[in-house]
Amino acid sequence: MVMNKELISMLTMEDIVREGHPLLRKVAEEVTLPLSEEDQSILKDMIEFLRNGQNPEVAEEYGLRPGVGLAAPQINVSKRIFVVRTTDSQDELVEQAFVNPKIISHSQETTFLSDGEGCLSVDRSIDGTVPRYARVKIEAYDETGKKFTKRLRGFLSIVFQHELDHLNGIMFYDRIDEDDPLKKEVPASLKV
Ligand SMILES: OCN(O)CCCc1ccccc1
Ligand code: NI
Repeated sequence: MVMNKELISMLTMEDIVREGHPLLRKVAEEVTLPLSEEDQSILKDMIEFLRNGQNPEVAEEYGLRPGVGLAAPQINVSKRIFVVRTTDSQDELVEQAFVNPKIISHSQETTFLSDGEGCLSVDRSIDGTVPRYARVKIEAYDETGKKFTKRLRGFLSIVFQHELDHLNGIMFYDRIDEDDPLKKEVPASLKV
C-alpha cells in the first residue's frame, strides 16, 4: 500500500529530532486542557507514526524505524504529551495517548530489558541495562481530556518511563551506570 505523501502530513524520520537537539534536554510544558485542535492533530500524527512504523510495508516504503512510543519533544514540540503503541502483559494491543502524565506511586522493585533500550532520537546502539521501576501507578489525561489513572507493569511500564523521561529531558543512557552497567538500582539523583 503506497500513500501519496503530498496529500497527507504523515510524520517520517526527518521529523524526529536527534541527540544534540536542545528539546531533548528540556523539561516540556504542561498542556492546557481541553486539547486545542492543534494538539489533537499532533496526537493523531504521533499515533499514525507508530502505526506506520509497525506496518512492515509502510515502514519499508517510507524508511520508518519501528517504535513502541513517541514523545512530543522528539518531533520538536516541547509539550507533555506522548503516545504508546505496544502489547500489554495480556498480549492485548495498547494504543494510548498520555497528556500531562505523572507517576503517582511506584514499586521499590526495579526491572530492566536484558537487551537494554534504544531510542528513535539516538542513531547508535548503547549497551547497558536501564533500571526502571517494575510497577508504576500513573495519572494522565487522554486525547479527549479525560483524566485516568492506571497501574502499569512489565514492558508497558518500561515504555511509559522511557517516554516520561523524554518530557523531563532525560535520555535512557543517562540511567546506565557506566561503572556497573548491570546495576539494578535507580541512581538517587535521577529518581523521577
Ligand atoms: O521515545 C520513544 N522511542 O525513542 C522509541 C523507543 C521506545 C522504547 C524502546 C525501548 C524501551 C522502552 C521504550
Ligand atoms: Ni526515546
